[in-house]
Amino acid sequence: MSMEFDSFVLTAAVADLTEEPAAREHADAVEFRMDLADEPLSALEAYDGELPILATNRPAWEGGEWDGDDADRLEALVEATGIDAVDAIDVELESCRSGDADGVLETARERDVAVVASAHDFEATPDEIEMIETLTDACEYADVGKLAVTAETRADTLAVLAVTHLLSSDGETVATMAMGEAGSHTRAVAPVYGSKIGYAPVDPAEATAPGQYDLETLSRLVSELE
Ligand SMILES: O=C1C[C@@](O)(C(=O)O)C[C@@H](O)[C@@H]1O
Repeated sequence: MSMEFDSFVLTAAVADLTEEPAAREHADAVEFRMDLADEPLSALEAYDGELPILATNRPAWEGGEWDGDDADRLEALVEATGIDAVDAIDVELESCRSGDADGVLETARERDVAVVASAHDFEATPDEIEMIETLTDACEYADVGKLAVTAETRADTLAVLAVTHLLSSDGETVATMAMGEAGSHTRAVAPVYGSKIGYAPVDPAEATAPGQYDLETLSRLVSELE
């Protein structure tokens, strides 16, 4: 089944699927960071949790921990789409643009698995035009276009929110967040402007990106701001 993003989806970002029961109370889905797990495909096969899974296999060149062959990385994602609980996958926009992800995108479509095309900037917040272009491009490849940038100032966070508002009011399905301390509040506020996915660790010590709130906190903030 394909994950739906017509309303906000709060994911518990985990490296270990045995954390899922602890996420159930607050999360709508689990983001399984395959690149952070020891035996990701075996873990997926053994999964018998309740929450649907968004599978991510982030390479080192996009801030993740997969540093092996890129074709093997994408092949692992293809295998993940064959697992019932996997209702969505995350594919890097860069892999979509190069054509490397063509097979993954096609298999996901055939298997009715939703796709999130993602882009990250771990250094800065690009200008608004560039963010709009990146997200628009990502939305062409996938069901959701996702952009995570690094904010240093309030102007950066405002730019991310403005772009989120612009694209979502134009009917695009986007997920946005500003990483880093200055960007934390965007994780709670971006959904108000139309961002459709949030990421939070169950245990704050296990954050998968800088500036994340823990799951319980993000769930509370998002529901209070709605
Ligand atoms: O790409 C994203 C967004 C993220 O980087 C964040 O900033 O919350 C966290 C990652 O786990 C996820 O894959």
